[in-house]
Amino acid sequence: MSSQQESTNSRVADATIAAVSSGSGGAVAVIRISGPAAGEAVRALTGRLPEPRRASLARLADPRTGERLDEGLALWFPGPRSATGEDMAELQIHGGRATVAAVLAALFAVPGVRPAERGEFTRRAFLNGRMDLTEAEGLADLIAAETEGQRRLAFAHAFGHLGRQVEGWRARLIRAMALVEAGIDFADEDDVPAEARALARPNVEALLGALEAALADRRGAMVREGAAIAIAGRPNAGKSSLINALAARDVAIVSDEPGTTRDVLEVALDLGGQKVTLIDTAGLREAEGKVEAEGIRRARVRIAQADLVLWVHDVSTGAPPQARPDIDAGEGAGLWLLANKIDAASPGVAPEAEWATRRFAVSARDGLGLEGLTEALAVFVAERARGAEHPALIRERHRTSAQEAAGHLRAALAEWATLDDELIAEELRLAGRALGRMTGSIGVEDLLDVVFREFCIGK
Ligand SMILES: Nc1nc2c(ncn2[C@@H]2O[C@H](COP(=O)(O)OP(=O)(O)OP(=O)(O)O)[C@@H](O)[C@H]2O)c(=O)[nH]1
Ligand SMILES: [K+]
Ligand SMILES: [Mg+2]
Repeated sequence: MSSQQESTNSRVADATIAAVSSGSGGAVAVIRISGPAAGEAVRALTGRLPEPRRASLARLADPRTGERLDEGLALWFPGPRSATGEDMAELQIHGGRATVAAVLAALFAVPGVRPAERGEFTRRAFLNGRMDLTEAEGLADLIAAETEGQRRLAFAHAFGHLGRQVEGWRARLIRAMALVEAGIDFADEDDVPAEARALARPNVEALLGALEAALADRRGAMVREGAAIAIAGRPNAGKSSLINALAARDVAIVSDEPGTTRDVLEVALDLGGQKVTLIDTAGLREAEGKVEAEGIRRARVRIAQADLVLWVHDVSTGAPPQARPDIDAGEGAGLWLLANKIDAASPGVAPEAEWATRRFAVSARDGLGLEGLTEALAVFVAERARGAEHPALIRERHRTSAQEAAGHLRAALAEWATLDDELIAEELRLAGRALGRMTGSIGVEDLLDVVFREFCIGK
């Protein structure tokens, strides 16, 4: 077969994969093909192979019957200079479902071509060294991004922000390791080991500091997952009424019966380009039964994890807001007082409360004051998110690796003066492995299914 000479790069896979890469329902569909038979497949359907990296007009026919299927554009990207690192082709055809199905069926009839699995194009790009694992994850996030904040963060990751940071950390570690290992090599010369090790220490300390700072920075994770805003208060304060009003739909059951809400309810909103998750919780009091007690326990858990707690207080009862509410808001979380039901109270202002970082007077039922509240929430979240595009450990996977690496560095530093060079070097090596897992440059076979499962087919 003549295409064999042109098939350049198939280090990873014998199979050639094909799938629709454009979203469904468009006027134009893009079919991607990757693998050693990509060139042969294009030739089989269009009769020729276009010039590399140039769009050219193509008449598509079914190679089995000669029947004309469509007219479109064909692009040919010989490996390894392609998105996957393999021979790749793209067919841009009419987007009708029957046309797409017929072209795909014709492609799958070409020997060696089969349907792509979820994320398989990106997986091949990773395995061929075209991107690291954090970039692949960024790409998945970019495809899924719903708010402007998520888009910006995902973009930074997809183009190597975190990957470069991690490589910088590893480079620093390798320098430290080289120094310590120099000590091992010269172990019979008394002063060399001690000196080499002393030189390595500031590197290790600086790296540990950088890892700890990155772990403490939750902005990126907040932008990706959405800032958590918990609505808390006594039963009947109007929490569920508030979440319904802010979400502009009936998320939660409202009733005059105290203890209505038991489960934690969540609704995602886009506030000024940032994703937020509003969380309605059970009213806090001495529970009257097992179910309510469990609801209150869950409420407290979510309140403790929130970036901001809105404490809803019913001002229509005339009772002043208690001293600081008996909740454990998380460290650094905001705690705002919402004086609710001002429609039924006079004067309609929020009472003093020294524990509240901000105070608002609202009526969840009539919508009074909600516009100002929404604006303030958007500003709060935007301020919290500022700078989040900087290299950030946005996934639990990143945090686990960084924590593991930091643990080994701490272990080494704790006994820097007394441990054998070999043992210090071993701790540094383990720290390097943990960092390597973050970008996928070290032993990640077990991780790949988890990472690439997130993708759709065609990516
Ligand atoms: N007048 C007035 N009534 C309100 C307002 N907000 C809520 N209510 C009423 O207060 C009662 C309790 O409202 P909910 O929203 O169910 O209160 P909750 O805090 O979720 O209550 P639990 O889930 O039981 O803790 C209902 O009868 C609401 O109609 C308001 O702004 N003004
Ligand atoms: K209620
Ligand atoms: Mg409720």
